[in-house]
Amino acid sequence: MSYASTGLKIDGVRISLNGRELLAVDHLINPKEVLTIMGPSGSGKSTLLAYIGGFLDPAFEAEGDVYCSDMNITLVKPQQRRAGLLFQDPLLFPHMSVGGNLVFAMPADIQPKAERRSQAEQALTDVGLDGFFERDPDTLSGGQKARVALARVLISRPAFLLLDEPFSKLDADRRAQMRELVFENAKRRSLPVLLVTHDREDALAANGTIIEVGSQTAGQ
Ligand SMILES: Nc1ncnc2c1ncn2[C@@H]1O[C@H](COP(=O)(O)OP(=O)(O)OP(=O)(O)O)[C@@H](O)[C@H]1O
Repeated sequence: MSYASTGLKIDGVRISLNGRELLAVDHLINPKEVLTIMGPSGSGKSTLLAYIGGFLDPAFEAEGDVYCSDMNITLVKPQQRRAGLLFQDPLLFPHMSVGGNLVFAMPADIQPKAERRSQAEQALTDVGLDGFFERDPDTLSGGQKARVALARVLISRPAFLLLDEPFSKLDADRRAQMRELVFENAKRRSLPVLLVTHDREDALAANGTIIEVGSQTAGQ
């Protein structure tokens, strides 16, 4: 089932802070494509993701629209935008099992309980974590936690992915594996992906369009 038939359109988006423009982006990300925004610290990359995800801090001024599958979502509540977010930190709920983290993120229409469990188990298998359902997140390695975070995002049936430096805390081997897993899964689900990163290798691995923003630290 595809929720992103015509992609994610960033239509004339400009974000400023204290009257000074931080960044401007105008781009259509088609399903299966990755747009990478590269730029130094402070150039507004995370702020752009916050605008698209619907959680921009009111300290910023923003204009422009965001469309998902031709629907203008600029004013839609964050929880209804169907954004799949992955950050530098996996942010797993520590008081739930790995499987509990996934089941919590699932759309409510997946029923009954046994079906929820079975889909969560399959999602874990898809990211190479077969048999991890009952595990305590605190007992996992950084790379394993990152995989759980990916499985949790995918199981929430996002319409697009917003990735904020999701590979930066992983060592080189795990980083390469995780990149492959993320981009492969996004393609398989026909998702448009917006990635922000400092890392040129991340940008090249994404194999899509790269936009460079802010040649110097902005906001100072
Ligand atoms: N809530 C806020 N209120 C005011 N200024 C903010 C707020 N959040 C961030 N900023 C400033 O806005 C600018 C852009 O921040 P942002 O986090 O988007 O940059 P970034 O490119 O993602 O940086 P990094 O790569 O370090 O994460 C920075 O100068 C930052 O100090």
